[in-house]
Amino acid sequence: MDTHTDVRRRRLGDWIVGQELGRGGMGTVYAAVHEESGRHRALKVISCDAEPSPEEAARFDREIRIGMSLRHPHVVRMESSGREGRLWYLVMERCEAGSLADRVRERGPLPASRAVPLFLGVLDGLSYAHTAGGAVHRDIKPQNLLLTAGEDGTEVAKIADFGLAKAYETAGLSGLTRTGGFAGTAGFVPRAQLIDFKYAKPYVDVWATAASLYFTLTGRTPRDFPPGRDPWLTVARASPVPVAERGATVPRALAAVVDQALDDDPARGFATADRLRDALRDA
Ligand SMILES: Nc1ncnc2c1ncn2[C@@H]1O[C@H](COP(=O)(O)OP(=O)(O)OP(=O)(O)O)[C@@H](O)[C@H]1O
Repeated sequence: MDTHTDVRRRRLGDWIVGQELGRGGMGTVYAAVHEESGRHRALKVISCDAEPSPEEAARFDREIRIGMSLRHPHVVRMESSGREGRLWYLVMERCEAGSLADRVRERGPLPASRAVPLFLGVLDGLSYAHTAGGAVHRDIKPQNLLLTAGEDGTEVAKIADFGLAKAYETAGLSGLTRTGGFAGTAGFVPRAQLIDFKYAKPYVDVWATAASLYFTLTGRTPRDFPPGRDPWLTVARASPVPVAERGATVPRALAAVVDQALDDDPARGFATADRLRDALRDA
């Protein structure tokens, strides 16, 4: 069944569903307007091919509540969630300028002068979520870093989908199908997380943020993924390529920080978002 056409024909709760903003591994994101108040938001509609059991639904709701409790200028605000039969939706702040992945794909890599300020903000949001919120994201990647106008009008990046990776896993939804496969994710997974998928220390998010910065500066993932080879084998065996070898002009001190953050040994990388943020600021 095509969730896309199904959603376009209907409202979801109090929301009038508009244009598609993008598709990810678990579903599709639409622009939406609240019927009564007229407020604009993004609706993430998750594809489920069977109606979840009450237990599954309760587990999922419990996990996403953690994401909903987060309030920070660099974390995409998750407002509420709803369900109509087998259609689940999450109501989020809408980020007008789309994802960092789309930006790099459309306009090419960003210079360090533009990328670093964006990532200082992301690391602020990450530090807040790790410390105040006690939440590890586990799926940071350029597709989950969304661009929008900040409080002073300059463009900022915000982290989307906090709590969702855990919610998918904990709920164990039997009817949940990954529509887009894992393509594009392996490039942002640290080896420590591959070896133990329950390894959920802040380092995992810090590594993935550094990999997203690497992608933003170079248009490439830190590891090369040879076609035809299992990408997870590549994560297990191949080391990240030093950023200076990618041909982009990255200042030497910044390159050293990015390479250190991408060390496969958690003991040599950056254990916390604050430490990487301070090192980037000093580079
Ligand atoms: N809050 C939002 N505001 C504006 N656009 C959004 C928003 N959330 C997502 N999008 C757009 O929709 C695309 C798909 O989002 P989605 O979160 O489903 O993708 P994903 O992170 O790749 O998927 P997944 O994490 O499920 O594998 C994003 O890359 C972005 O372009």
